[in-house]
Amino acid sequence: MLLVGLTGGIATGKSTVSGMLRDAGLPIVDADVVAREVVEPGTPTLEKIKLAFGPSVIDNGVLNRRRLGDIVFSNSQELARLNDIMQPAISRAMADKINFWRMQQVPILILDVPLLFERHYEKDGKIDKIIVVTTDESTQLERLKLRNQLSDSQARNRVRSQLPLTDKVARADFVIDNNQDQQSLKQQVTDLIENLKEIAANDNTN
Ligand SMILES: CC(C)(COP(=O)(O)OP(=O)(O)OC[C@H]1O[C@@H](n2cnc3c(N)ncnc32)[C@H](O)[C@@H]1O)[C@@H](O)C(=O)NCCC(=O)NCCS
Ligand SMILES: Nc1ncnc2c1ncn2[C@@H]1O[C@H](COP(=O)(O)OP(=O)(O)OP(=O)(O)O)[C@@H](O)[C@H]1O
Repeated sequence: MLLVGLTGGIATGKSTVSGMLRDAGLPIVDADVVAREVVEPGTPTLEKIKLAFGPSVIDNGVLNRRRLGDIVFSNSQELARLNDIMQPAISRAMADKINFWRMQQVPILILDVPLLFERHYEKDGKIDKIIVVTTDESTQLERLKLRNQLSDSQARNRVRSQLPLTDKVARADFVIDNNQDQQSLKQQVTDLIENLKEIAANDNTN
């Protein structure tokens, strides 16, 4: 199974790309989805968050993501505290999902992991290829502000809580430039899929 990491910066277009890969029939494991599953109502991780950040981040048993985001993305110590709580649960759930797909013997599995480099996923040697979706910082900030209804400084704080995009691009096997329209993005993704299928066809590992 060819394990392909998909990453980038916040709001550079990873989810848009993973949607296109999914439409093309490739299986995806999405770390943002996993990060939501592990804090569903009643989970031990949600209980730990409540103890660490206080009851104000929970509304009727449900995590108030906006409120927690405001706390952690404006204070790196709080973000580190949240990461320490969530990371073990996310890693375990991701490993289970990867094993599931391995048992299905799919030729290619996409791991959509925003913090792939920050969390050193690439270092365990299991990821075969890495795709980085990138934009200029101005495009990234505009799209982020628009999508999440954030002020300029809130958006900048979020961008700053990640590794610089240029570092990620330098470590990529494939770079997708998402500064243009969705049509240009689609074309790049179509070419990439052909490429990955060829690599997977020549891949003797499982
Ligand atoms: C703080 C939370 C509740 C804010 O929720 P919100 O719905 O506003 O954002 P969402 O989860 O959709 O994440 C949006 C993007 O923010 C960035 N981001 C998320 N968590 C982090 C983090 N810990 N550090 C840096 N950037 C992050 C990613 O680019 C992600 O794609 C949420 O981001 C969270 O639970 N984060 C910690 C879990 C985590 O590490 N997730 C990333 C999995 S690799
Ligand atoms: N080529 C494009 N042209 C215009 N808007 C785009 C383009 N690609 C993505 N977008 C928009 O930009 C925003 C960010 O894209 P997306 O949600 O795919 O990013 P992401 O990298 O998955 O973000 P996050 O890290 O926050 O999960 C979305 O609102 C999306 O619709």
